[in-house]
Amino acid sequence: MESLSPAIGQKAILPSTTARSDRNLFFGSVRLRTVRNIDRGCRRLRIRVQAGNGAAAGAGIEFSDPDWKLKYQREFETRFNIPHITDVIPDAVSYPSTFCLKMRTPVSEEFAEGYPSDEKWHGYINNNDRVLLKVINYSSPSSAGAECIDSNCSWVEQWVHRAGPREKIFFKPEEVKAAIVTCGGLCPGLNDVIRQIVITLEIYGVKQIVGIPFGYRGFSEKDLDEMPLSRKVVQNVHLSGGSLLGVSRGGPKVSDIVDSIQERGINMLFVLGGNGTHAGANAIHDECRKRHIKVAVVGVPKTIDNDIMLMDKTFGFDTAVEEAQRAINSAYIEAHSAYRGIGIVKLMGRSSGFIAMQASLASGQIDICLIPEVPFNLHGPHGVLRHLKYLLETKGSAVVCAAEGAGQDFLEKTNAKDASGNAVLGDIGVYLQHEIKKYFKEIGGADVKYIDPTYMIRACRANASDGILCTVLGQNAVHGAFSGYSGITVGICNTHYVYFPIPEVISKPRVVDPNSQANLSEKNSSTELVTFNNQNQGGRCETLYAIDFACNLENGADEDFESLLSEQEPEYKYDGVVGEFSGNYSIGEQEEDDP
Ligand SMILES: Nc1ncnc2c1ncn2[C@@H]1O[C@H](COP(=O)(O)OP(=O)(O)O)[C@@H](O)[C@H]1O
Ligand SMILES: O=P(O)(O)OC[C@H]1O[C@](O)(COP(=O)(O)O)[C@@H](O)[C@@H]1O
Ligand SMILES: [Mg+2]
Repeated sequence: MESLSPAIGQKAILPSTTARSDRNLFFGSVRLRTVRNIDRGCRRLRIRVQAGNGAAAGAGIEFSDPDWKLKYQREFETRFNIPHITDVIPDAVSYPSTFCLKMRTPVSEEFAEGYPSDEKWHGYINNNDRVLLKVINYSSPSSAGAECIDSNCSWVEQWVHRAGPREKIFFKPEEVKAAIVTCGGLCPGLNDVIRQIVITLEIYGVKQIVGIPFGYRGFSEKDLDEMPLSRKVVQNVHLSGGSLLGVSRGGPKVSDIVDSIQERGINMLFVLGGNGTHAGANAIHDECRKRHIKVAVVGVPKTIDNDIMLMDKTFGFDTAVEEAQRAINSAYIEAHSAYRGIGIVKLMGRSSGFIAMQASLASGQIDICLIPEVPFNLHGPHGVLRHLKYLLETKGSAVVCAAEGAGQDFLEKTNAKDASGNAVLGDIGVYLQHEIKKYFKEIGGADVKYIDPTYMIRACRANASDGILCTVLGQNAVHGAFSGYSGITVGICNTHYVYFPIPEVISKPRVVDPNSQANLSEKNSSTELVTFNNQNQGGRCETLYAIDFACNLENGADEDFESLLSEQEPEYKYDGVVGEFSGNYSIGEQEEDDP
């Protein structure tokens, strides 16, 4: 797991001239390799981390201990244990579930003579059911996207708790007052989740269900009343985007929220939101524990940014990508139809470029995709502007897609924060538009069209796949609460539904891994996670890293490459004959030699 093994197997990105060093922190030795892509007349540059021997730096694991795997797994089990109300209220009573499971019979030859009666076959999820978190057994740390615990990339099973209805419930439905709150920015699917939570609560037999209006603020603003919810109220809410309950950023202190929860008699709280909301939900859960009150706090991760750790995806992301493609297509048509046309599309993604990357990949119409995870240069011989000039000269038009968090180094920092404490970013789209216009004004002009579909991609209704995801997440949130779990969130993991303890999914934002197999995929041949789609060089130029090192290098320009490398990364050596680099790239006290 990442937090146990930060040092080994971590992917590295070769810094560009503007790269921040914190993007490139890793320990041990690194071998750099270029692969000449003959068909396409370009090169791909890769960095591989060679794991050091002995104990992983900072991981606290002694790999020489023959029992290290067992210890690792034990520690993992403890970390991913999901808190239960009996942890602080040991005498909490359980009851047989009121959730009906008539249809949940097993498919097995054992039952060829007919299925057992409901009494014999309960069909519930057992508390010991687990789902495997990581499903790839990497043979070596050099495999694309390898996440290794030790230097051999040993296989260690990591199990997380399976979501679903349990046989025993810890709340009597008639004593439940359930509340739902939606916080942060909008996201397609919020209404679908609200709807499914209400419907599932009613199936259990709950009568008191309320919505807290406008996020956590609804707990403290006197003029905001709870909204009574029932199947009748929510029946058709999924047919429109937004949130029936409203959203907000900022809000009251955690202790005030818990005071309000107690005053209102709420004992189940469903919290729909992103990383900030979940930090809040976990703090509410902790406060309830401190006060020894029986409240189940369950999160459902919401964010179009897809920046929540450990899950396959968050709801709303798919829809946002689909919607973003419409903007990209418009930018492409505008650029393609204009004389020397350049289209720019800015998409959301504060610290993660998933939307921009996926929408670019899916559309096949993007030449340059800029995301926060991959630093780039704008000016200079290997900058975006020079490449745009090249594209105009060779194919007549170009389209750029930028995630909102990309290229923030170029913009003035204001230290401004929104009501939730999130940094207010500079507008990379406006900046790009300005710089591109300025650059081309002096060299023959360009017809620049800028599209900012920011809010359009998240205010829409969920698509079919998100709709299904929301439905199952909503159901499982209710099952989790009735089963007595609290401080948990629901996620989809390798296509199965699981419960995670909240801190594990918000320890840091999930970001695009430029080295992952998915992003290296040859399947989509028009844009990879990069920055360029160089169709006029007899193919495309694919580089996973910054343009500095590959795309603008003409065929055979080894000297350019060598001098660039020695200037920017003096520790690396370039072997011009076989195109191999080697050298140690290490920081701090943790330096280790290549084994
Ligand atoms: N660390 C935190 N502790 C408690 N509440 C928080 C924390 N961070 C954010 N919140 C609250 O969570 C809500 C949503 O957070 P925000 O960052 O705006 O959106 P998101 O949940 O989508 O990331 C806000 O009401 C904010 O005040
Ligand atoms: O204008 P707003 O409402 O602050 O929303 C902008 C933010 O919303 C997001 O799309 C999603 O952020 P959250 O998940 O924190 O809601 C960010 O990418 C973006 O910075
Ligand atoms: Mg957030």
